[in-house]
Amino acid sequence: MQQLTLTRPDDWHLHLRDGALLKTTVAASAQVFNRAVVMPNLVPPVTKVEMALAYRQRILAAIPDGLSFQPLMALYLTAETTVEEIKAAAENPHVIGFKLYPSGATTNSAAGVKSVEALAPVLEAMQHEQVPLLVHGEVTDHDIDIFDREKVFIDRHLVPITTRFPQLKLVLEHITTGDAVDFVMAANDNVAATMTPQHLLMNRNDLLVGGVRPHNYCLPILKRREHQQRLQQAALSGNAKFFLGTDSAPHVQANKETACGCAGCYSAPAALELYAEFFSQHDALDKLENFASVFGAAFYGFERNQEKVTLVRDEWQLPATLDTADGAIVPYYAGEKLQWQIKK
Ligand SMILES: NC(=O)N[C@@H](CC(=O)O)C(=O)O
Ligand SMILES: [Zn+2]
Ligand SMILES: [Zn+2]
Repeated sequence: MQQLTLTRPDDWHLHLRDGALLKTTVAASAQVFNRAVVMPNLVPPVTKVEMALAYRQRILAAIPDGLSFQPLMALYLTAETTVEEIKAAAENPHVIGFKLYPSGATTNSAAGVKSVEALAPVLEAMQHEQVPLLVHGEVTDHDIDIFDREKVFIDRHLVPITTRFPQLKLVLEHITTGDAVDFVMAANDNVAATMTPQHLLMNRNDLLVGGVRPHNYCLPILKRREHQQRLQQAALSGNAKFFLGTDSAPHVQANKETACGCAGCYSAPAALELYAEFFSQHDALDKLENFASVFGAAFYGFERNQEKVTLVRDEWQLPATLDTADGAIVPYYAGEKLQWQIKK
């Protein structure tokens, strides 16, 4: 196969950041994706509908001429989130759901939740109003090893939440373990998961062997190969509960290549091509369209996009760095070759 035409995809987990960087990040995603779930971990976090609508306007203003792009705003769930805010979110077509960050789990999560149990009234309201809960699924206890944090979060919090609120729509974001695959498959159809390019293409050897690779550092951290293979099998199986969410999360080069580097891979400049690389490596390019363009929309109750995109088999190399208003950013897979590119 030399060419593949598919329904225009959507990105169900994306960090666009804010300010002058939006010009870069919005252009990169709008080039390919029609819709994107925009994560709220700004400083300060996007906790209210009105904040999300103002942020949405800044994103819309950054869309390049001639491109269409629909940001679907996620609100940041905190201990202060009220049932009234859940209702306001439910009524607003631009708000897609609430994002649960355990406090301290990842970039800009200081405002996150310290007690998941205390959220019960809010989760009850979300279930009732049919507002999805998007989850960064890691515990942050110092006594839990970083490689076990996803599994412990599932056992401690997600199993109880999905048992108590079976009608709550829940997306376990950027899954990294076989435990997450098992949890999602065993749960009912209200539970789904997003998968990033880096967790499908890489394992922790790609982070740590032969020198530390800060540009492959993201959270949840890359796991051992056996977990990567469980993720790969889930994506390749064609199970509709597993779909595309890049978790593209830019940090400037200076904040990645430093003594205490930030977590996040900026995959947006080659997002669809990276997933194509994964499916192509497994002789399964026929599975790309459902994963990228069909399953996520169906889970969230959206129509499938009308437009198409075409990938052509034509090797190209990612640049080493990208110039942005905030400074140089090293894209995920910088300097590496990809076999597929988008037909202009
Ligand atoms: N994935 C990451 O490593 N980083 C994300 C936050 C997140 O999604 O956890 C970021 O905003 O930088
Ligand atoms: Zn996260
Ligand atoms: Zn993220």
